[in-house]
Amino acid sequence: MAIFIDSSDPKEIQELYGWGVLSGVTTNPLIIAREAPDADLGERIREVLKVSWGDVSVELTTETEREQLEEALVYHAWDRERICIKVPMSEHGLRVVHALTKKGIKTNVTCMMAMNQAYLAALAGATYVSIFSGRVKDLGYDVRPVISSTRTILEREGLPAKIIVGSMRSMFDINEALEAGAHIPTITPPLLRKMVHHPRTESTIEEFNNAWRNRGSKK
Ligand SMILES: O=C(CO)[C@@H](O)[C@H](O)[C@H](O)[C@H](O)COP(=O)(O)O
Repeated sequence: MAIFIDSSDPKEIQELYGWGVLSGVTTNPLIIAREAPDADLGERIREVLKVSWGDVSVELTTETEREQLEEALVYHAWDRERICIKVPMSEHGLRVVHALTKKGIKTNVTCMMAMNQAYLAALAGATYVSIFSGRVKDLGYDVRPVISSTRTILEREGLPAKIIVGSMRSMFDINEALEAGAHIPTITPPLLRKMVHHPRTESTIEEFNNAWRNRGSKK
């Protein structure tokens, strides 16, 4: 079990890595465009690498197989151990995953909504298969069977791919993904912060601290 952070913000990543609960980072073009529209991708990811440990997923932005392979090699050179190439699921995307796997380069196949897609990605050699909880639910489907059947088939076939569940929008989504068999929920900074808090925890701590501060005052 592990938790990844779904962000490209070096400041947030450094702060939240300090909790000791994170072991990887996932980004995508939408996240980076929102968080830092003017950033240079290479500089941003190098900053992220400095303040984190574990795999850092960087998604391909080009569209043809040849362009994607070239782009992947550029990202891989930023850190040969830790950069994981995020490949959007497609027919040629599978060829890209297969080619990168043969070179020993880690991949994360992304934008997947169904078990059949995740199974193909795992067979092609993906290190991670990413299922999008919120977007499956937007379509009116239950994401739990997608996650649990993917976990079952990966285990039955002895495929080493790990299931990342992204597109998390609530605490409920996280709990549901973990219970259904996700290896790794990838969580945005605001949602990760919400996991810490509970009103009853906070009122209990306040009660204990008040009792300690006021001890002896009734004598
Ligand atoms: O695919 C992965 C993890 O591998 C994630 O980074 C994924 O791209 C994000 O969770 C996306 O933000 C999902 O889309 P959205 O519904 O949150 O817009």
